[in-house]
Amino acid sequence: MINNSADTAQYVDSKTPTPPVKNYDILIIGFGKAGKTFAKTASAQGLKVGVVEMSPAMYGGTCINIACIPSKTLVKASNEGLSFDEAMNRKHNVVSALNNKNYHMLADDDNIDIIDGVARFISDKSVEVLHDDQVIATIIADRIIINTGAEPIIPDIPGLASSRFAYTSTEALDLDHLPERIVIIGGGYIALEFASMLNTFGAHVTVLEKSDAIMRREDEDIAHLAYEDLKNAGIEFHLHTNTLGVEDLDSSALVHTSEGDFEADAILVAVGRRPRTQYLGLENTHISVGSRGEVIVNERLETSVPDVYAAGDVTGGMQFTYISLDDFRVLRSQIFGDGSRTTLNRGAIPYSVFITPTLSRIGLTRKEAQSRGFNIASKSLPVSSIPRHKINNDPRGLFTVVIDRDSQEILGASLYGDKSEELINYIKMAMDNHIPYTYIRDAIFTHPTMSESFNDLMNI
Ligand SMILES: Cc1cc2nc3c(=O)[nH]c(=O)nc-3n(C[C@H](O)[C@H](O)[C@H](O)COP(=O)(O)OP(=O)(O)OC[C@H]3O[C@@H](n4cnc5c(N)ncnc54)[C@H](O)[C@@H]3O)c2cc1C
Ligand SMILES: NC(=O)c1ccc[n+]([C@@H]2O[C@H](COP(=O)([O-])OP(=O)(O)OC[C@H]3O[C@@H](n4cnc5c(N)ncnc54)[C@H](O)[C@@H]3O)[C@@H](O)[C@H]2O)c1
Repeated sequence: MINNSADTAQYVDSKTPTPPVKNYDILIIGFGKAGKTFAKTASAQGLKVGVVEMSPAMYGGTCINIACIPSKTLVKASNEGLSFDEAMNRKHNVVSALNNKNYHMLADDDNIDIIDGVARFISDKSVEVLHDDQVIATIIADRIIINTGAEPIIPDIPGLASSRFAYTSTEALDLDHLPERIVIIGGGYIALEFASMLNTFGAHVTVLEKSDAIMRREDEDIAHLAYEDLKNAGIEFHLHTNTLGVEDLDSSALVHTSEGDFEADAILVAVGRRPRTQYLGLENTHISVGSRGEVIVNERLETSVPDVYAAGDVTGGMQFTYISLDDFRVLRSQIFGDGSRTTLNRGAIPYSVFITPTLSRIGLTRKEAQSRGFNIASKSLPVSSIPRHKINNDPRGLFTVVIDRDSQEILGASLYGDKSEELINYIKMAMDNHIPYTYIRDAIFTHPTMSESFNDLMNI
């Protein structure tokens, strides 16, 4: 059964009459990427910082405990040929080491207190902390940063939430054995990464996506190629498919859909994540909240209440750890710097979907660039033409770049192939620094590497 109550914490009404009052220069709600990084910076400035975190299992935040790090550890282990059990063991060791390291990074700092509990606003600038049904503290701070992340959306499908076989990604990362047949509802990042990884471990994976394509925003040729590769690897896709209900049988579940019934030993729900504000008590404040539950911020990450900021997934922007880290840079600039760094000047934003091989993207696709009226040229290079593919023994993939003939700058790149998660960052540097594509075309790269393919890719 899905437990979407954010790990172990309970949300309760406060009953305790006189909790102690604590004062901080900075209060950070949630041990996320932006928050923990900001806590260290503020401490180095001699400020007293409180960090409220609802679950010790989440010290260090989502990425290291239940997201990027464990999922990519499993992806890598699956590609190394480890068994599911061996991979889970490795993942467990990686996560517990990082959780412990993150805890000590803040807890061992004399200027920082970690306060275990659920934070809830009681007014614009004061917060109460609940632990085991008790209000353990009231906190008043000069500045407050909300960094509470996001949580899985559970669609309203009859029988799904109560099914003994349904899991969120958090729970799926803790499965005690590999399910023989797994049905994944959704066809986005989480779905594709889990599908690719669980299929490599040997599960039979069926993906049910309600729209008519996966990776719809990607370059068409590349999305098509990746889709075909995933299908050839053995993943079953059903697009344009509505999940109508879930029925638990004795030792499996029946997933009823518009395309028929699918029997599953496990169901992964991966239809998106929404900002986690539900339990923050924002109704007790003047902090504006958007229709998706996101804390509304401006480009300086200020909320509608002075000296209350929000950062990371909770703001409803792109959900990536490096965006939360960049939010930290914005906060540092606003609170300790000259205020010039905002969310408007973070440059092009790359991303990678960690299927195998990886699909990475930055900037505009050919179609997008054309529709915006650029005078474009583009080139595609199959990975099978890159010498390195022979060493990797993996010819899968295609690299595509789009350039602006007038400025000679790169407008975007879609890289599907081994190491694309690294390569895409070179393109960001070129784009942000207005380096013409001809520089990369004529630059020296080491051999035999995937990056040397940029000489040919940029030879437009
Ligand atoms: C399966 C999965 C894989 C992902 N893979 C990647 C990837 O490869 N690369 C990438 O860049 N991104 C990835 N992401 C997205 C990434 O994990 C998030 O964007 C990022 O972790 C968000 O960080 P944050 O700073 O917003 O807050 P988080 O790290 O989410 O921290 C929020 C913290 O606040 C705590 N909290 C919440 N409410 C309260 C409260 N009321 N009181 C006290 N504490 C509270 C939570 O327990 C949590 O620890 C992945 C996400 C998932 C789910
Ligand atoms: N590699 C990475 O950086 C990485 C990896 C995992 C997650 N993430 C982050 O986490 C966020 C959440 O990931 P996600 O995969 O849950 O969401 P997502 O928004 O990427 O994809 C959700 C998918 O589910 C589909 N969908 C929605 N309702 C459905 C339904 N009822 N039935 C079938 N399909 C349905 C949508 O059409 C969409 O394709 C991502 O937006 C991403 O930012 C990043």
